[in-house]
Amino acid sequence: MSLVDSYRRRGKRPKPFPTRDPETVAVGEGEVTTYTYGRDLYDDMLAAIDGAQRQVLFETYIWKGDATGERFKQALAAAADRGVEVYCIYDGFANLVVAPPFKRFPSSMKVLRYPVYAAGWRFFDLRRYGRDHRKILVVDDHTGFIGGYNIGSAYETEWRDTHVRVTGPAVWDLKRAFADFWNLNRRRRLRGSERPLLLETASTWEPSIRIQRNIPRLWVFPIRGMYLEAINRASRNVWLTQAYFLPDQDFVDALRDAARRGVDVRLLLPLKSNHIVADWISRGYFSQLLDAGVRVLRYRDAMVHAKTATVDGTWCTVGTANIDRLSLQGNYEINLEAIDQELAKQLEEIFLVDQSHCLELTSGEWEARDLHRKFTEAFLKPLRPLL
Ligand SMILES: O=P(O)(O)OC[C@H](O)CO
Repeated sequence: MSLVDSYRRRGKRPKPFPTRDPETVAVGEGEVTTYTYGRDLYDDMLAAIDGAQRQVLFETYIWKGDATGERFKQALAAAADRGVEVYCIYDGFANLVVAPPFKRFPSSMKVLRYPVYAAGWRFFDLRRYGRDHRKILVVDDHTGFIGGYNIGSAYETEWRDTHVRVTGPAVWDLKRAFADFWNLNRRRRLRGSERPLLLETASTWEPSIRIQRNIPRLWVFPIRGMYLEAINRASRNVWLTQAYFLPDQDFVDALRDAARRGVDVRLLLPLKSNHIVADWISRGYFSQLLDAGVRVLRYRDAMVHAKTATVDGTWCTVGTANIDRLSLQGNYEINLEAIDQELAKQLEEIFLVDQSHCLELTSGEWEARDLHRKFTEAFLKPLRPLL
């Protein structure tokens, strides 16, 4: 699969795509800033790390050993050197291709590599097979970042993704999410003497925001339920932006039912993602979605990697979970869920900017596709439950 993807990318030059400047809205007792361009996000993440006073919690699925990855490594090491507690987690499998020297860190940083194989002798324990797919940064008690961005130079300028910065009480939930994962894994992955990452609990609840977490080790997968609940109660619109769309049939049915009851359902996907097989399988759902009245918008020229949704201009989510089985029923994931009209409005505006860079797929165009495409979709259908 990777070979085919690399072949497809050969000689391709990155093309520009429309973005918006980061924008901040007040949500409850805190603020949420949305980012749609990697450089803006990374600048603010690095500034936050540089300004840390006490503690940095950094977790990423992919951490490329390129210039951008190096900037993060240097900033985290510098924070640790000046006495800030720096905790890092990265996924071992996702970074197998990263050169080993990059993955050597100064002893002042506490680093947990989530292992490629975590089941040990429990071969049949499915709770131990999820990847750590989360992307989190928390600085001191005041600032958190969460969203679709991994760390790497291509993501900085060539991919269209969405991330948010959060301040206020919701930061505590991000801290707790990081600490729970750390504590669940620290004993076997780090020195036995390593103490648990203890956190005080938040004294206030933020009613507008929930941090939803999939935790395979505990067999807890609320993100799929969160999406289904929101889609099933939609009365006006459901606008989804997804990098990889390989849902189960219940998810597809929820979208179709919404469209059939008159909800404006739009699905924004990459025209060509970085995973060709995922694209082919995803297309296998288009006929039934288009038939029900779902609009399929395909983002051109750049990889859209965001995992976001808005419903009825009120509910919204930004996170790490793709709409596929690996994310919704397999991996460690984290999504911010908010019920807030200002934030939902901002995400709707971002959606419309993205939509302006899309080709809309019509039923006629789709039904007229080549026979070999129809055959490929049918041939790959059995792979759906695996991705
Ligand atoms: O797994 P994601 O959604 O972070 O995407 C990562 C890229 O697809 C890696 O190829």
